[in-house]
Amino acid sequence: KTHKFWETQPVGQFKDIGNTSLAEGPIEQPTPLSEVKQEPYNLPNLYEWITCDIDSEEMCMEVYKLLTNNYVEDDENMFRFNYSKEFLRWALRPPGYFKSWHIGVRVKSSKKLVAFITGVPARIRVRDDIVTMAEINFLCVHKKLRSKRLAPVMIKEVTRRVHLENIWQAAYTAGVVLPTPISTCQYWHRSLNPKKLIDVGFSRLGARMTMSRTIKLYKLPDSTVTPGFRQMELHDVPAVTRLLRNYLSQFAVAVDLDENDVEHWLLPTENVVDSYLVESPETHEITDFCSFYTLPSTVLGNQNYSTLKAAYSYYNVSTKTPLLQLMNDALIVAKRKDYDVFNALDVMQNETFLKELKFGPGDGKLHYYLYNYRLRNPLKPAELGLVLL
Ligand SMILES: COc1cccc(CC(=N)NC(=O)c2cccnc2OC2CCNCC2)c1
Repeated sequence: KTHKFWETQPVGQFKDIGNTSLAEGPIEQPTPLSEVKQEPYNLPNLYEWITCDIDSEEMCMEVYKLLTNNYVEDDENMFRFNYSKEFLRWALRPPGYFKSWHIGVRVKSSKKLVAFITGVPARIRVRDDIVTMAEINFLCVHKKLRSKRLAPVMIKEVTRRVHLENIWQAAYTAGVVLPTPISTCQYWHRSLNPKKLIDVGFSRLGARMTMSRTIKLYKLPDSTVTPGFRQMELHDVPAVTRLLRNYLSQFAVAVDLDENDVEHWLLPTENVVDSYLVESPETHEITDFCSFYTLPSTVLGNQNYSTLKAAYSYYNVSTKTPLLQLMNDALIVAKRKDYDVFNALDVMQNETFLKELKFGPGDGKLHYYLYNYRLRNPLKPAELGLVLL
């Protein structure tokens, strides 16, 4: 397969796989800021760049509608991610964010938003190297403008704006294989509302299984079982940061979170992110942590349901409570909050609980990529301590 665009970029190339003479680390050195292209890349004539002010209700609504109608669908085109407006504001305004990295393309005449791409800054550790990178996400081109080669110029423009902030690496994920994944993860789903999942075609009734037997199979208790299991609060930020930093240090590639990052990314926000911890009833020590984010999907073409309410496993740490029990409590909370399904990747130590907690493998893979940073060999998912939204 030819990757006309990616073969021109500083990313691991397929032809270099196995070439041990190539060092790990940045592929290209930074250029002096004066040499970074000062003006935006050219778009096809009918279109213009717009920096999207996500604080503006009107602009946020336009971005929300573009993604709701044109963003990623599953392989069978039965579902489409439906990120909420409050989720987008959370995802795009972490500590140190740049408005200039929230990039839209609109039609000059009608001012209609027809494409979008974003970056947010993040410190990511690669082995012993802590690198400030851009996390690139929400690349979306309107369905009617596909294969006009808009994506390459949007990727070049967000790269240019990232370079202007003296940042030279990026991280991103995709469901498609591009040059060259640093890791390829399997996603898994745990049914919480099996009747709805079967009705919308997300799951199928197992062989020799009845619906009532299936409902019983996935039934969960009404209350969590771990003593001291409670929602995270602001005063927990220092302890959770210590717990997470220590836990993430074991992975080859991981996010490097300080207290400001933990406060933004992990403090519970209604319908966006939920986080729980275990405070020892005896010592009041924070010993464990689990979290998930809320990403509904639009159900395309079903009479009874229009939305799938999905929770996505985020960061989890167990030091005292068995991870199995901690994650089962997360499932219990998600079920109680009326989620239909709980999704997880096989990253970090997730594979130790997936099968036992009745997760089933999804039908796709999620590939992780680094821009302008070479790894000599791909990582096992268990070596990844990074979850992108
Ligand atoms: C159920 O509705 C869907 C709507 C669109 C796509 C998919 C399949 C899919 N592509 N799933 C994932 O990428 C995925 C599965 C498990 C955990 N995280 C995931 O992706 C996250 C992280 C990358 N950005 C999208 C959300 C499912």
